[in-house]
Amino acid sequence: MGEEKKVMFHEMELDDRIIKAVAQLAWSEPTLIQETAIPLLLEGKDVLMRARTGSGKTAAFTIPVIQKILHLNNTSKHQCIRALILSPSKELCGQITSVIADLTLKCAREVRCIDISANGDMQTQKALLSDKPDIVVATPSKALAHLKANNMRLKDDLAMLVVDEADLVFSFGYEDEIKELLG
Ligand SMILES: Nc1ncnc2c1ncn2[C@@H]1O[C@H](COP(=O)(O)OP(=O)(O)OP(=O)(O)O)[C@@H](O)[C@H]1O
Repeated sequence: MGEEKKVMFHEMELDDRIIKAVAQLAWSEPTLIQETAIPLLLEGKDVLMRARTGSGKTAAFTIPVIQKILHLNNTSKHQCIRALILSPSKELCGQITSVIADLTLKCAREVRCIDISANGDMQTQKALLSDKPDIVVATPSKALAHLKANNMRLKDDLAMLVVDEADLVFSFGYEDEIKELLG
């Protein structure tokens, strides 16, 4: 019985700039959750990921988000928010944003990400949102506040939604807010 061959990052049909950033991080091969989830997400499947802490889940969802944005921006000049990443706390939003910064090292101009949870008051955040970054990282309450204030519109353009630590987000009672976000 032969072991199944591991799919490497360069075999996943990812943009060269992502492959270079991954190499710069010295990640020699994908973790199990990355190897499993990235191809499914690139196919456009809805995926529910569950793996222990430290297994590389953050890159498992951010790599496909970045890949899709590079592709969409190649095919359309329309500047809009294409991905919304929700996470339960400011700290976790910061960690996700920092992983995205590492992975977009070679394409920071093409894939713009803002963490609205980290940036001052509603007015400052509104100004950042008016720039229509490709990726918005936020806590659910912040995202909802800006949607209600009409500071961002997602309905027509949003291609990807990520709910990080979904069990925690839902246990905090954000379920209705997320339904409202999508509604
Ligand atoms: N393919 C890889 N090769 C080597 N290191 C990696 C790889 N992918 C991620 N890492 C590193 O592993 C660590 C844990 O990754 P990450 O924070 O994404 O895990 P996680 O599963 O999201 O954890 P948590 O459940 O705490 O959010 C990070 O330091 C990250 O840089």
